[in-house]
Amino acid sequence: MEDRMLSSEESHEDAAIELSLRPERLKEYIGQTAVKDNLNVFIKAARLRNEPLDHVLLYGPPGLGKTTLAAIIAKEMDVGFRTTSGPAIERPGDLAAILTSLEAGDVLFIDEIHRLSRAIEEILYSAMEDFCLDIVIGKGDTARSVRLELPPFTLVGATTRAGSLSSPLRDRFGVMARLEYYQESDLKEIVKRTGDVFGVTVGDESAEEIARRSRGTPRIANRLLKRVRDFAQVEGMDHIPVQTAHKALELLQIDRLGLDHIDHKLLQGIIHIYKGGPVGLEAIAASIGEESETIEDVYEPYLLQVGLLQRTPRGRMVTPKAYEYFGLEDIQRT
Ligand SMILES: Nc1ncnc2c1ncn2[C@@H]1O[C@H](COP(=O)(O)OP(=O)(O)OP(=O)(O)O)[C@@H](O)[C@H]1O
Repeated sequence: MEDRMLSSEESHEDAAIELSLRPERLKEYIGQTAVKDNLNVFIKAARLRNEPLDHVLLYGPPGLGKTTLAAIIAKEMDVGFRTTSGPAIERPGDLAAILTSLEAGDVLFIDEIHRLSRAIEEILYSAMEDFCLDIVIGKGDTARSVRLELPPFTLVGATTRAGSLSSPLRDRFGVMARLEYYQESDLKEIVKRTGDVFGVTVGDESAEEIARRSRGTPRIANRLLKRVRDFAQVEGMDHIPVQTAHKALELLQIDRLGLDHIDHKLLQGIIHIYKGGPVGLEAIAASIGEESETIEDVYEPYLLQVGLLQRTPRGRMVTPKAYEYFGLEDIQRT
């Protein structure tokens, strides 16, 4: 069994309990204080003016709660919430159908917005700016352009790669919010909250153990808690003893920094095959049999954050800390 704790996809099991786990209000959303404080002001001001909130771009690594935050924005604005994703909008007609079915003030959430095609992006520009849609009806000589008025709405876009957005699209977001990896204390609170939803008591020490190994990411924290809960349940416990948490995380091969076997393969691959780097992303991806996009979006950001990996103009390099982490200082010296 290969249970990928870091997958950026949600599993079916996640989807089923997802709704009950999601905080619904800004004040229940743990951590991300700067983003929350700003949004709080923008939402209050828009409500005072009786206007829809300006378009919002949420960016940052997967699993940090962008979808949750988008739903909270709709709830706080007291408007409808519609969701779709970049890859799901294939043709201009798909986007037109969504936009024309919105009610005034609605929040439209587009996940993975960097994956919209150029043609679709161009339709979005006028929709975002003037709340209208220019569509071409008919073909050849009889083709004519028709302008449709749209209800005012708020677009909330989410992306792991703000840099991949074209600048005309980026410029149309009035609010840009970068979500950061969570502090351990925030993750601990999230784990305890999730435990409450599951009806299982998670003591301080167990919650800390899980938080420490969740690489700053609530989605991973919740997933780890679910697996640890399985171990506790099989042992007939209605709470999670710290020894069980510890043992379960060892068996799941999540190490003390939250790294899994793919992180290990990645770092050790650079050390052993490429003498520590620099090495290009494609070359590492090929040598460890992973997609380069997955490495770049899911694995690498955390390894950079904890200082085990470095990006240089000539490629990726492991840091001296990485050699130390694996006890490979001898190799580094040779
Ligand atoms: N700040 C938070 N406070 C409490 N729970 C959170 C917070 N952020 C995320 N969660 C919980 O963590 C889980 C993962 O979050 P979610 O599914 O929203 O991530 P996501 O928004 O899909 O990730 P992404 O950032 O990739 O869009 C959800 O169950 C959500 O309820």
